[in-house]
Formats: sequence, C-alpha cells, structure tokens
Amino acid sequence: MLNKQQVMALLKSVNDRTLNLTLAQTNGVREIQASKDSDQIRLRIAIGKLNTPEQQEIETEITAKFNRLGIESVQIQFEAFTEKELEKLNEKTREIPSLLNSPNQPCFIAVASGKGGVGKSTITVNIAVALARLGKRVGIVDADIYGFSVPNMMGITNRPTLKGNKIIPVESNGVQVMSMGFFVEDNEPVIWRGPRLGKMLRSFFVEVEWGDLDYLLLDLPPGTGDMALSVHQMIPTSKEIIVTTPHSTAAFVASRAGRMAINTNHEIIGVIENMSYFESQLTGEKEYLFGRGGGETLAHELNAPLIAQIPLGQPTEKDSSIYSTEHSIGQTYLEVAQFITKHY
Ligand SMILES: Nc1ncnc2c1ncn2[C@@H]1O[C@H](COP(=O)(O)OP(=O)(O)OP(=O)(O)O)[C@@H](O)[C@H]1O
Repeated sequence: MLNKQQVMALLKSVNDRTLNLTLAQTNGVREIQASKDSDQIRLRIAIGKLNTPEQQEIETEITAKFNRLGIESVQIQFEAFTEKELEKLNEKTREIPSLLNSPNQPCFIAVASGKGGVGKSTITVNIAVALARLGKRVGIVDADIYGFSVPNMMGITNRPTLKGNKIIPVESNGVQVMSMGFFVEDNEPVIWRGPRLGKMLRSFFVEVEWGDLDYLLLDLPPGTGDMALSVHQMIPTSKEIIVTTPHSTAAFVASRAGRMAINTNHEIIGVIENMSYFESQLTGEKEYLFGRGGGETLAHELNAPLIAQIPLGQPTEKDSSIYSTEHSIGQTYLEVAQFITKHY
C-alpha cells in the first residue's frame, strides 16, 4: 500500500485542465485517505470548474495511475476553488516563467544516482536518443554541474546560438541539449554553490528556446546536494529515474537519492540497474562482476519498478556513448523508452 507522500507524488503532475495548471501548482489535493491494510484510496481534490468534461478527464487520469499499481478502488470527491483562491491562482499563472508553466509542459524526468560513475549520464543520453527514435520531441538539461559530460557523450562540439535574447539549444541525435559545459572555457572546474546554481538552472528554462517538447530529461549530479534540491523545488512535477549498479553499497547510497524524491513528493518512474553483468560473446555465459540484486532491492525499497538491467558493453561506434538500434543494449534502451511513453 502507498503512503500519503507516495500518493501525493503520483498526483502532483496531474493537470487540472480547467486551469491549465498541475495539482502541484494549484495545491488542489485537499485530503488523502489511504489505509495501510486495504487497497482503497479516497481523495478530495479542488479544481477550477466542476461538472465539466475536463473533470471527467482528471478523474480518468488519476484512476489509471492507481490502477496501474494494483489499486482498484479510487474514490474522488471534487470541489471547486473559491473565487479568492481562483484569483490567486491566476496571479500565479502570470508569475511562473516559460517552460516551467507552459500549458504544453513536457514530462520532466530527472535521472539521479547515489554516487558517481554508475552510468547516470550514459543512461540519460541513451534514453533521450531512444525516445527521439520513437518519434518523441526530447530535450536534455545537463544539470550535472560539476561533472557535465553530456555534450561530449553526444559528440557535440558546437555551442548554442542566440535568437534575439533567447538561447537555442544544440541538437544532436534528434535531441535538444543544454549543458553547463557550453558556458565553461577549457573544461575549467565549476565552483558555484547554492543560490547561484539555482539561478543557472532557472535560466536553462527561462532563457532557452526549447520549442515544443514531449520529454525533458535532467542529468542530475550524483547524490542529494544543492542541484538535486533545486530541481525538486523548481519542478514540482518532475519524475525520477534512479540509477544504481548491482552492488549493495551502490544501491544503499542510491536509496538516499530515491528517498529525497519521495520526501519531496516526486514520483519515481523506476530503477535502472547498470553494469548488471558481463556476457561472454563466445559462450553466452554471464559474469556478475559487481555482485547481484542491488537494483531489485532498491526498487523494492522505493516501491517502484525495476525498469531495466543493462549489461556491460561498449557502443559499436568508436568514441561514442550512444548505442545503435542494432546493439542489444540499444534495444534495451528502446524498451525503456517504450515503457516511458506507455506510462508517462
Ligand atoms: N553498461 C555499461 N557498460 C560499459 N561501460 C559503461 C556502461 N555504462 C556506463 N559505462 C561507462 O562508465 C563510465 C561512467 O559512466 P557515466 O559518466 O555515465 O556515469 P555517471 O554516473 O554519470 O558519472 P558522474 O555522475 O560521475 O558523471 C563511462 O566511461 C561510461 O562510458
């Protein structure tokens, strides 16, 4: 059974179509009754206008989210915001800038890990490319501010251009990319902290001309630092993929990143276990070099699905981090992308 935080995480990104704001932005979730020992959920939700086709759509969307997790009985009592509340919400709509408040907001997916080097950036770029291969409009914000590697992984050598006072992201493999690395000379280390990082992140949304996107992936720095916190605060609707290796220590550390998402009411799409095993080309035998079970344990702990177990293996093309569709790992990334498009 889900706890209230997990229920909230599922509800946050639901769009109140009567106001064109998410329930996170409207604060419309008034009451959650989720009993521990029954598969039943009761909700009281305020929306902009009652008894409309939009209300029906909201109900269908919410019910489907819970049904998918095996919760069949979802009772929703809708109520209308007061005139005063509506006035405030309209003001809010005017205040929040650009992509973060566009009615056609993309699905924001932050990719997080507990520690560095587990393949978080590799996974971010390959999921993005796989989504683009499925015909989706995709962007990446490389928010791994101290260890930005996305431009390099995607073979990007050029820089963003300006159109008026807007920055045009760089396109590679069908994906729009924006990275801190574009603004740093000669691979110099970044020494920014707290509020300045937040400002930088905000400018990635406000000053960049993203066009229409279906998905925007964010490559977070490892751990639970300032940047991860900024992303959670700035994008209340963002969902999360947690990356780990099969090693129990990596999974243990990754669970902190997962719990941070849960504590800040962010839905966890699932866990990806990377470097799961090495498969011999000759015998087909699998060697579990980094142990076994980390991804499964973590998924269980976070009450989220284990979306994929990716083996060790290099992309076919030299110096590239992107797996082709002919590569078995490239196929796995397509399956991950299909999972995402099916559910989000
Ligand atoms: N499945 C895999 N098989 C082989 N090598 C891999 C695999 N996944 C990632 N790698 C390699 O592991 C290294 C680390 O990957 P990556 O930079 O994506 O990790 P990261 O978690 O983003 O690290 P950091 O957060 O420190 O930037 C890279 O050299 C990458 O090519």
